[in-house]
Amino acid sequence: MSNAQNMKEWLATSTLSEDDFIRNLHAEYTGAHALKQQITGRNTTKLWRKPENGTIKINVHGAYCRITGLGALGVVARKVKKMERTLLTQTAVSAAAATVSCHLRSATTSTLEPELLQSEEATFPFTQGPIDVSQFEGCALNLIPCLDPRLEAALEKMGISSLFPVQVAVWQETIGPGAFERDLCINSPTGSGKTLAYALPIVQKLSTRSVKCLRALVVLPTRDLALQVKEIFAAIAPAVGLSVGLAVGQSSIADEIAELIKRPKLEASMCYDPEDVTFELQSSVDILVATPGRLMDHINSTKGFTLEHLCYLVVDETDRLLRESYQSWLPTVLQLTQSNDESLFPLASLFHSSNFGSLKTIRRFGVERGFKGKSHPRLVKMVLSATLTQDPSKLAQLNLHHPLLMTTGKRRYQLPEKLESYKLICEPNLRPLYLVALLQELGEEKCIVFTSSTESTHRLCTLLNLFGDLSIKIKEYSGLQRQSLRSKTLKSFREGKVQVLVCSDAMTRGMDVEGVRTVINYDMPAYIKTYVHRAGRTARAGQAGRCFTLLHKHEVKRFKKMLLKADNDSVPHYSVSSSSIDSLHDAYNSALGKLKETVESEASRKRKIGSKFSKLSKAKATDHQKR
Ligand SMILES: Nc1ncnc2c1ncn2[C@@H]1O[C@H](COP(=O)(O)OP(=O)(O)OP(=O)(O)O)[C@@H](O)[C@H]1O
Repeated sequence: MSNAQNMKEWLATSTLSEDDFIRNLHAEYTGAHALKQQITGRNTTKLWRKPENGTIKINVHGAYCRITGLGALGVVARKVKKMERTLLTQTAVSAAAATVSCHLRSATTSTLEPELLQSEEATFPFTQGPIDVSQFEGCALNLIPCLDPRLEAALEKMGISSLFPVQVAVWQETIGPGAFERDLCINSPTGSGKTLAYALPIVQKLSTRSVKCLRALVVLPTRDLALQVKEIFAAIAPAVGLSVGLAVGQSSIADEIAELIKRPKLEASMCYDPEDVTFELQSSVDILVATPGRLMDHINSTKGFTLEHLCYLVVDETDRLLRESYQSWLPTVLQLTQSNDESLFPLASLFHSSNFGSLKTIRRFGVERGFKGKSHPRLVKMVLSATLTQDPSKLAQLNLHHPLLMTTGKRRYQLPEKLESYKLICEPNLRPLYLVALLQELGEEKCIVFTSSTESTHRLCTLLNLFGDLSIKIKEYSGLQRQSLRSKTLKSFREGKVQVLVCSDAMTRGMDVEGVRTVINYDMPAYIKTYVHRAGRTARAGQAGRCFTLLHKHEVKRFKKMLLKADNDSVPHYSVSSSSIDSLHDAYNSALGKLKETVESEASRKRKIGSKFSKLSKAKATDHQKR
């Protein structure tokens, strides 16, 4: 069976008719065509033809297949000039293939030829023409083209004198010749400077805005991370008159609303009624950094909160955020930011948005996203991670427009250049001893210890603190704790008042703490992705760092195999002297005894609280029945 037949079969199983599919490709072509017309100023409508029988090559999962009924597109493509042809083929094919490949997963794949199924890891078409960030070099601020002098001064104030390679590469695709024409998928190692890579171009671009409204939204998975990113924006945005807001639920929602929404100025005798629609509420911020949960709270219930003027959407730690649906935050945001101005693009109404959202985004060069009644060009998206997923079905959720992959080297998993990885082999029951011996060697140095769960984080931290005179301040940092406690701990760690953080994985992605030279995996991570994010808390911004992993001898083979995925084929042994282990035995045994008591007393405290709570609920229920 030919690929064309396969595709026809797929179309038969999908909700999309062949005509609609062709129309979508056509519309994409119209977008490219309109763009060319704007750039060249020439009218080339005569090249526009309705599709006839023929074929077009579509890349699905890295393999090519042909679809019939689209020949005219090929004819048109051959006739137009080179730039336009590139736009047509890249835009139409990549966008179509993104969606097609996604649908293929749910279609009856048994009818597909083996070549369509052979690639083990599904590839997105953009992976075939990625930009290799390692080809770029850092660049002094005064040599960055078009950089606003006010931003240059703000960066210098932060102690930044040059841009890192990923920042230069992104600058080129945004403020430079790339001109924000494509959505960017940035996969660059931990600590390589991704935050500034997106913050700087967005701030520069918004610096010419005349009316304040919410134009850029950055979504992050945790509050501490959102706070960290907000601080980067807050260090540069005010220099060009922009304000930055935070929506993370750290304070009460009322306080947050007061920060985000500007209330009207009233005459002395008037009073503000939030239900009164005659008052126009406005955003107090141009840029909002948010976690999905609190973002949804504002979308659902904050008067005056709107995404209708949004120009930029950044999804940081994309793979983590896509894994969690958080009240469907992503579809909601995408729906609220969709262009519905049909006068500009009459074909827009022909789309099935759920199936071909990525084809729907048609660009207009140089037009700013505007206000009601004016044009609404597409929303620019930037998605980032140190371990960015390249699974088409996952990325398709983001409705990316002509996505461009920017990556470092060929591998998805990259470790920082100056990271040294070591393995430390010991018996499982002696791990605490080896850990303590290692911590003693590090002295006052800042260090992060990772365990595999919140429970073991708590137990290990408790045990370490029962170890007698370690003369190191050790604190727990995990998802089990209240946010206020976590933030306090992180602050002390940043200030150097705490030297060791014992962490669970969930909270540490993206965490940037200066001076962390060592990371210790107390439990071996199960996946290379986890190793990358844990180890990435050190060796940041070009600095050196070490990552130790405590292993049982049976784990060594699996560990080596895992690190090979990040191109690391030699992990040297690290040994601690047996005399220091011996000297710790007594303290360890005594700490273990105390740990048992502590755990028991904590459990009984929890039971007491639990029974008090259940008595209270019972009393309430009886009261309710009596009434
Ligand atoms: N151009 C620069 N010059 C000097 N330092 C920089 C520069 N850009 C970023 N940094 C610093 O590098 C560190 C890492 O940056 P950032 O947190 O953005 O990395 P990242 O790539 O997002 O890492 P992760 O994947 O772990 O989130 C930060 O401390 C930041 O202040």
